[in-house]
Amino acid sequence: MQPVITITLNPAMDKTVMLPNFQLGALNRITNAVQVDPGGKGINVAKVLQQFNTKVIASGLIGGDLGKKLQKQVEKLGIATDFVEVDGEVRTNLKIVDEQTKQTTEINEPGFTVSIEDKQQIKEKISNLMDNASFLILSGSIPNEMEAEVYSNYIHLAKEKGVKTILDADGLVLKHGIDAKPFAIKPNLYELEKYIGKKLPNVEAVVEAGKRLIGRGIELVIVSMGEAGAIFLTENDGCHVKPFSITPKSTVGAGDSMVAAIAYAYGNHFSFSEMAAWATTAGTITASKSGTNVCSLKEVRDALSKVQTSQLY
Ligand SMILES: Nc1ncnc2c1ncn2[C@@H]1O[C@H](COP(=O)(O)OP(=O)(O)OP(=O)(O)O)[C@@H](O)[C@H]1O
Ligand SMILES: O=P(O)(O)OC[C@@]1(O)O[C@H](CO)[C@@H](O)[C@@H]1O
Repeated sequence: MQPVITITLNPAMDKTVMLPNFQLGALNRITNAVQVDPGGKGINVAKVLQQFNTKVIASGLIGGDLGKKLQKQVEKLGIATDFVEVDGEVRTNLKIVDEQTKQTTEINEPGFTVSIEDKQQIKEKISNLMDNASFLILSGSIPNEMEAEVYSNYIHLAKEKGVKTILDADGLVLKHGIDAKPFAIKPNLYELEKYIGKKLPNVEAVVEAGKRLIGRGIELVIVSMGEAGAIFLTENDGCHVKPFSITPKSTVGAGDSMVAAIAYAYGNHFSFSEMAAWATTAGTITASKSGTNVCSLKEVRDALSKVQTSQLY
């Protein structure tokens, strides 16, 4: 399999703090150790693919001393990197885990600002990387001064070179990306509702919305729904996979683990239902880990049979 290329235009150091009982509008003191992990959606996808012994190159934009530190940590994990360096500093994203409710609250910084030259350089890099790639993963928010059409442009580039794309984005960036008809998208329920402009109160409503996207030329639509699992839809197959019960430690990176597992499953010619089970299991294991730590291949293999799949059509 040719390498998977992950693009993280707005990487982050994830700072995770555990609070026994997080109080809004009050002083919350941290008593446990603070966990700091390299993050950003594409980087998390790369971490999982590395765990899955799959060739991956983590690309995107990086900047400042924190950026250097982040890149070093990613490389220390054995992941090949190929970033464009920009002025400005990589952001720090705060993740607050309430130990009582098991809920994760995320406070993400906007990140650095890019120049016209930075945009040109990253576009050229991606074009070159597409000469030897199986998948292009486009994940996460974009920096200041980057156009909302950016992923859409990369999807067109990848198509010209015969590379499949998986898009995991939000808001306008997702909207434009969908217009370019990527191979797959993985919104979470909230992101899909925002895109559609209305609440999707049940599985039927999610399936109907997803099928409309398939009608527009996207081959695979995955909607992740946290504890309720995920819906997987293609033109001919649809299923709902429910996860097994876990004690969530930090759900950060759960969706990214699904994206990685999807690329892995396609690369290894898994069936549709195997792909859906792998993706859900990968997300679930990652949600049971602290900070931005991700699932391993063995953990996913061992837990695969614990997810419950119901065929939708
Ligand atoms: N509390 C939970 N219990 C069991 N599984 C969970 C839980 N939270 C997440 N998961 C698993 O992880 C998958 C992805 O979760 P979710 O829908 O929260 O993704 P996401 O919002 O894209 O996450 P992120 O953007 O933080 O990576 C779910 O489909 C499910 O399999
Ligand atoms: O602000 P974005 O780019 O939308 O999301 C960034 C982020 O929340 O996504 C990852 C989890 O999916 C974290 O590692 C990171 O902090």
